[in-house]
Amino acid sequence: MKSSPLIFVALDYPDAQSAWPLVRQLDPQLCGVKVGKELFTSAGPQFVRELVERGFRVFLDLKFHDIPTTVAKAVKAAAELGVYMVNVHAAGGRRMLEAARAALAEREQRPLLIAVTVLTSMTADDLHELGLNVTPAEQVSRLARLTKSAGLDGVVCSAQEAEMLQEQCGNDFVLVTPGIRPAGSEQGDQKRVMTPEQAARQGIQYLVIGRPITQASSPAEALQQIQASLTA
Ligand SMILES: O=C(O)c1cc(=O)[nH]c(=O)n1[C@@H]1O[C@H](COP(=O)(O)O)[C@@H](O)[C@H]1O
Repeated sequence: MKSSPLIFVALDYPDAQSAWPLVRQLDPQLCGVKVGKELFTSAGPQFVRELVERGFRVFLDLKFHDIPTTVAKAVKAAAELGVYMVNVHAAGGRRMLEAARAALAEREQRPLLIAVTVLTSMTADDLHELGLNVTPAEQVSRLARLTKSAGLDGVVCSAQEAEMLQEQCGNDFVLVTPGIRPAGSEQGDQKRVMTPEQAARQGIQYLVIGRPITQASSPAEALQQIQASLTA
């Protein structure tokens, strides 16, 4: 039987004050937390340090995408915060990915280094508009193979692409999947979605879930329900 994935709760709140009520109800042994662009821009590295001090596995989701030197330094700064996982955009290309990997190489304890393939909010039409005449799955596959050959730990993709990537990149390659939507919940801007139960059956290591938890009337209960559904 495949082991249950770890859920990273996306703390997509405007500031630390709004995030704390949920964080205080979470058990760091039972879930991770994701700090993205909105919260990091307002609450900064100190908030991340506090989460790490409380024992949380923190996914610092800043999706670095820049010239190799800049991304390498940004990834190193993230590692110094003690985060569990950090991400970059695979579209930054091989040299950028390798520079990010090299920046962590000497560290005894380093975060998982993950590359975003095709955002889960994107469709084939979005890719075509960018001049990419491929399906999201084809582009995810291409970027995941690049990421693996550059020595990174894994990718962010949609759960819909998990089976394909496990075949192409092996089961040790880490898959992180946002776009998770419990049956009946609002899809919002996500396009390539899957329910948590289906995603768990794929053997994905990490699920990222935001609004279905944070917008629920009781976020902590919503998380518990999802977790219970994964082991049912
Ligand atoms: O890297 C990410 O975390 C990410 C990549 C991606 O392709 N799609 C995606 O939704 N995310 C993040 O995952 C979270 C999903 O949140 P919800 O759509 O509210 O569940 C957001 O914080 C996004 O920034």
